[in-house]
Amino acid sequence: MKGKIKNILIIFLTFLPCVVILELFHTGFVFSLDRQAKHHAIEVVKEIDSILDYGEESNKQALNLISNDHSCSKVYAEIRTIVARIPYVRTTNLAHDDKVYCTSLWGPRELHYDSMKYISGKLRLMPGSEVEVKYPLIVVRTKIGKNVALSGIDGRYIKQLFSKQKSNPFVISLAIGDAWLTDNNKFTYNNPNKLFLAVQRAKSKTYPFTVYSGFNSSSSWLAFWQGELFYILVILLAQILFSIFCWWQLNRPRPLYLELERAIRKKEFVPYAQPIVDAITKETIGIEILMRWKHPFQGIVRPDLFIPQAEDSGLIIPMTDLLLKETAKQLREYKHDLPTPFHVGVNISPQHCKSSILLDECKVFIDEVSNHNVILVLELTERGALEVSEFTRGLFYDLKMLGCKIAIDDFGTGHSSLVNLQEINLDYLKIDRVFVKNIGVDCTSEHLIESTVELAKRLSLRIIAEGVETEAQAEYLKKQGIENLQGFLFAKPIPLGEFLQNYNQNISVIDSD
Ligand SMILES: Nc1nc2c(ncn2[C@@H]2O[C@@H]3COP(=O)(O)O[C@H]4[C@@H](O)[C@H](n5cnc6c(=O)[nH]c(N)nc65)O[C@@H]4COP(=O)(O)O[C@H]3[C@H]2O)c(=O)[nH]1
Repeated sequence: MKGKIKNILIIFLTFLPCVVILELFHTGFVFSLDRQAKHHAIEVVKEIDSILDYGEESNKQALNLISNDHSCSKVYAEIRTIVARIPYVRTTNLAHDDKVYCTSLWGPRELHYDSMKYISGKLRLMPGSEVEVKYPLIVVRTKIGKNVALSGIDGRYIKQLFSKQKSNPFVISLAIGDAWLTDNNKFTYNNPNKLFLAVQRAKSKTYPFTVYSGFNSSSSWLAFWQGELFYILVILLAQILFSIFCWWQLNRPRPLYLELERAIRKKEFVPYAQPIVDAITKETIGIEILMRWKHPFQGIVRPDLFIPQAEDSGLIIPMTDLLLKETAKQLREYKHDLPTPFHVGVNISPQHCKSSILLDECKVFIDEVSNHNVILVLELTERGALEVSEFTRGLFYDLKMLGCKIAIDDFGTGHSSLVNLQEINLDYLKIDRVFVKNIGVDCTSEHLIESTVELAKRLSLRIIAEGVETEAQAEYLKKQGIENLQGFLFAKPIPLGEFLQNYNQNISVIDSD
């Protein structure tokens, strides 16, 4: 579960910057699209202006030819020459009032035209002409007095202009009044830009038309993906490498020593409690405190995975201190609900007995619990040899004066010699679970238990048998005169807080009964 959380955390922490970077990049991309579209529209306006200028030029030259009698036959040939000479112009017509009377195409001809359809009196976009019905035409109108010249410019020239830069991703359209000329030379009254992105417009200062430029894509993200694929892939690749790096950093095995130091700083060592019961009544007379490492990613770590290293490095001392303080804090809350006396066994490593720190820590514990009925039992583990010196003798004397009791843990498996037992002035022997496990299976273990009981009687020591898992074991141990039992038969170790809460509730139920 914790591993899952770590992986989610890694994914979140590494992909979040990726999302942020892509979003920023995308915003920049859209911004640059707007800029490019605007620039493109302005450029196209300039070019259309220059094409329309030819229409205007043709109009001016034709107007210069007009005579007072408005005769077409006199000027017709010259108008044709003007049209032939001036680029882009397909036809130039002369009109008076609202009547066309001379065309470059057919010569004298009477036609009505509607000047109101010319935007600002200057420009009109038509769907087609008499000659080319299907091809839109832009007509430039020039008026001097009552004389008018009209020059038609083929929409195909504009189309060519739109598609001049094929590599350009923008789609161009031209609006004159409410008529539109699309990029593929289609005349329409519907705005063709609705489907495009980043649509920008530029107005001509000379003629009444507007050019629209938009990006041909249905979504800005799609356009971004298509336009910047290479950079997006580079960002994604960098992100994947970064994720792998983070994952490696978080998962690489750090020296256990450093991890333990960090865990002490973070107070990750917590007390679990396993009850010790009276062999006859089966009532709880106390608990053994067992250390657990509440690792942020690995969850609850068993002590045999870190205690040996903690003992070798000496870190077991601050770890035990942390455990004692936390235990005292939690016990204090429930001190009135505990049975009298209440046995609290705490594992102490041999190196802890080499300085008087232990005495100070026990004093702090007793003060914190502030309940004289709570008996602190120091269980000396047999993993390392306990060297009994002048100093340790003094230390144990002081500890006993303080009210602590001393037990030898895992008796029979380790280094304790009988001499030590005499010198330390012990209170308890804890029979290791390997012997209890073999009750009824192996006579040697039973003989060992019987000899331990004999020895304990002679030295006036109490015995606690660990690792009791079956009723038969409990019965056998009781018959041997062992006073206290501990094991999964009664309860497994659970967090101290939980144990105290359960215990308190059970007491309340019994009281109310
Ligand atoms: N199979 C089985 N096991 C049972 C049964 N009843 C109890 N146990 C386990 O036996 C161990 C008893 O503690 P220990 O002999 O002091 O042995 C402890 C003790 O030597 C050491 N340890 C635990 N906490 C501390 C600590 O705070 N300081 C030091 N120095 N050592 C500690 O780690 C050892 C292992 O502790 P745990 O894993 O908690 O294992 C505990 C407990 O969970 C049972 O019926 N069946």
